[in-house]
Amino acid sequence: MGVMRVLHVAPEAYPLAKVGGLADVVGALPKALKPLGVEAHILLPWHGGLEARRVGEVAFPFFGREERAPLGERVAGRVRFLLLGVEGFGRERIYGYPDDAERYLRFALAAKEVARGYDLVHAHDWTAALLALYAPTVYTIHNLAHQGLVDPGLFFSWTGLPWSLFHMEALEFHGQVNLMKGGIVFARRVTTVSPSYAEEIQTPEFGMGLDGVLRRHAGKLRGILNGLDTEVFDPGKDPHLPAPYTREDPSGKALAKEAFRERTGLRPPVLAYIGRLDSQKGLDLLLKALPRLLEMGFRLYVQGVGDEGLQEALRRAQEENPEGVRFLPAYDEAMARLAYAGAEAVLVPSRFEPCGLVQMIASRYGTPPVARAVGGLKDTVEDGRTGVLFETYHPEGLLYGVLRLFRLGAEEMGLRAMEKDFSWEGPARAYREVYREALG
Ligand SMILES: Nc1ncnc2c1ncn2[C@@H]1O[C@H](COP(=O)(O)OP(=O)(O)O[C@H]2O[C@H](CO)[C@@H](O)[C@H](O)[C@H]2O)[C@@H](O)[C@H]1O
Repeated sequence: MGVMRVLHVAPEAYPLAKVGGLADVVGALPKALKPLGVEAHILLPWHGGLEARRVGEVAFPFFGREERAPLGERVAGRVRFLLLGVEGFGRERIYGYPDDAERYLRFALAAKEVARGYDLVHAHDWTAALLALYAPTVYTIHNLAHQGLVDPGLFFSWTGLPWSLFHMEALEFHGQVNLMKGGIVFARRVTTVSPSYAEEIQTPEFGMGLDGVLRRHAGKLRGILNGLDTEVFDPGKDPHLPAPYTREDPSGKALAKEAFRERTGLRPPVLAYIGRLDSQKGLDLLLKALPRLLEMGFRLYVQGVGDEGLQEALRRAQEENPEGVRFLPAYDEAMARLAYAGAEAVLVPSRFEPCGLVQMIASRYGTPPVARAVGGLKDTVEDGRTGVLFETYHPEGLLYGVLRLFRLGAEEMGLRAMEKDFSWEGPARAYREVYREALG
């Protein structure tokens, strides 16, 4: 077989646009596929502020009329990015607007035209799921919590698709169109980002209403653990750290701890949370456990943006405990790296976690995670060896996990965690296999 050409379609990809882990994955996978004979490009919406060279224009039907969108091109991190300037983008944020469904449907309808030049589409999450109805597609579920629900009247007039698709075994979901469901039903293969999550989402507890659909399509569902871009996340040459360090010579880590302490004003031992502020992530547990953690002498560093209520609660926690809590309500790559390197432990108390990159990044930087035993966290943290897992979704569970980590030796576990192989090599091979199945 010659070179396989794959078009990744996603809302975000590192380094051009990032809100969370989805961007890391989409940005890294194409690089890992290249040596395996897969030429992968990334198609994103042309978000505000993104600079690119205009290389053409794409015509596509929307709401019964032909629309046109500029197509941009840019190479970043050795990957070819294509940008589609459909109406509704060019704004500051990637999501979170009332017309997100309409914007991303436009994007998908234009993307299907770009996809004609490729053997296969690899569509990521609900915003790209519609591609599965038009092109040979591998569909990846990064998070079942965001499904993309659309009013059927609007959906069928915008897309021009036939109403015959509005039934339980296709797009219909409790009276609405569910794009995620469409991706699952119509893609040739469906993957999700860890083996454990692939099992969990087939149960009512984690299936978010789609477990039945996923069970019916289980034959084409695969769980492939995410990798880490080991070039991007490398304490051995991270420009954001005061000094490089490695497993063999971890002495630079002490300087990172000192710099982190200076920047935050927090005395060790510091527990860090880095990530989106979302009910998925278990910040309610963390807030409930906080008084006891502070009593025991721990300090807390939280960095993230998202839910207003959580932001407010964290701001209050900082006000009430100026010595013990530091909250940075910002997306800040440099500060995140310093925290991964400089904290004594990283907390990932998620309610559910498809894969989770935070615990992998922390491990690579020699900082042990305390994580809940769900999804990809279970598949990446070796309990009692490279970090600690706790079962019960309760503040006591988290407290017990933190205490266990420090009793068993946080520092040693951190060093052991650095040895773990989170590279993309294995996962990229697994994706190539799935691509072959999809085309076979
Ligand atoms: N304020 C901030 N400043 C700097 N960096 C920040 C930040 N907030 C978040 N990040 C970064 O965003 C990424 C978070 O990735 P995760 O995979 O842990 O979670 P997320 O829920 O976003 O991803 C979803 O998709 C991924 C990819 O499949 C799955 O691993 C995961 O389980 C699923 O929920 C990390 O690189 C983290 O450092």
